[in-house]
Amino acid sequence: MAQNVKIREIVKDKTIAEIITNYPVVQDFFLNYNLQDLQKNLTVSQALEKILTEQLEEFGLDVFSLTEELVKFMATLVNNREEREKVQNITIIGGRNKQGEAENVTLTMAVGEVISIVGPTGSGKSRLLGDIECLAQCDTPTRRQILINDHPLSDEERFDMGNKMVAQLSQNMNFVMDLNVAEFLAMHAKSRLCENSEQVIKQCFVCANELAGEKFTMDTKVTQLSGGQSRALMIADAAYMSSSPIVLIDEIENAGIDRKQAISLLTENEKIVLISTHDPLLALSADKRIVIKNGGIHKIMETSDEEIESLKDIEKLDTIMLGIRQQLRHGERVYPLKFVL
Ligand SMILES: Nc1ncnc2c1ncn2[C@@H]1O[C@H](COP(=O)(O)OP(=O)(O)OP(=O)(O)O)[C@@H](O)[C@H]1O
Repeated sequence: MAQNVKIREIVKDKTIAEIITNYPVVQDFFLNYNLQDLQKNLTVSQALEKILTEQLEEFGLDVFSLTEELVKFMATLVNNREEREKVQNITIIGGRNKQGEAENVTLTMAVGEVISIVGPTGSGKSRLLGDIECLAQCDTPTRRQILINDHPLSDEERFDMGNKMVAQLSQNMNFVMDLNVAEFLAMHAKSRLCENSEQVIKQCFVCANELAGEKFTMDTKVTQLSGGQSRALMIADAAYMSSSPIVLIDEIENAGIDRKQAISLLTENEKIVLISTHDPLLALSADKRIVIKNGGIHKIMETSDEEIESLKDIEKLDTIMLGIRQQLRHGERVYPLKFVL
């Protein structure tokens, strides 16, 4: 209620331009009522005084009721943005594997943690990500249950589209809209009510370009981005724009992007990151790894000090492999490995 009083004051005192700067979707509110031409340097009531009463009557409204509608609209936005309890941790309560045997595990992951999911092809890694994405409540084939901050979730919380807890970056991302990168980021910034949207858009763009091998521009159409570039853009988007505290990544290794930088970017931005992977570098860069076998969580392993030590050598091998990939890509000959090692 205190929130509504604050919003009523904003609507009363601020100019429309000021309101739109802080709440860009308010433009859509006015557009819905054909009021996109209101004078933006006036307050809402001053601007509404200047229009014909018939223009509002068309929608069964007068100045007072339209102002109330605007207050209600903004209150819903702000409540969605601010009221959600901050996610501190997520817990997987084991269900059953493909044979119906109990998993007997409970795993809690905290903000800033990276967990990799490993296992043979077809073992059920994506299924586990799917269970987390839908915040399963014993109602998927695995019968797992996901808790947030130690609590199960109501259907309303699970399916709240405006306030998604989980962002999933899947293996095959296809953009369906023919926007350019600038328009795409602006649309996301607007729908997610980002403050300082111009700055965030720029940050996302610069970061996505750092992550991607091949550079792209703000004018590049999103449908023309390569797999790696799209993945880089979505990772930057998840880190800087999305309010979803949990990020799921299904196989990042083939995307040709800077994997280590991508992961640290997400953890710096207070996310819980789960990555399904066949890549040793990624698997061992995580704090823990979940080993999946036959559709069930078979083991949970902490990355040991020895493994962390081995990472340096694995990184060297990875750089060699990257070099060979680049040679192939650029039509060069690959020389015998004895010259590289
Ligand atoms: N516990 C389970 N109970 C029933 N079905 C399961 C279970 N776990 C996984 N499955 C099913 O097994 C199939 C393969 O699982 P999934 O696609 O998750 O494998 P994956 O490890 O991600 O494979 P890849 O490495 O090839 O991407 C899917 O149809 C999935 O729904």
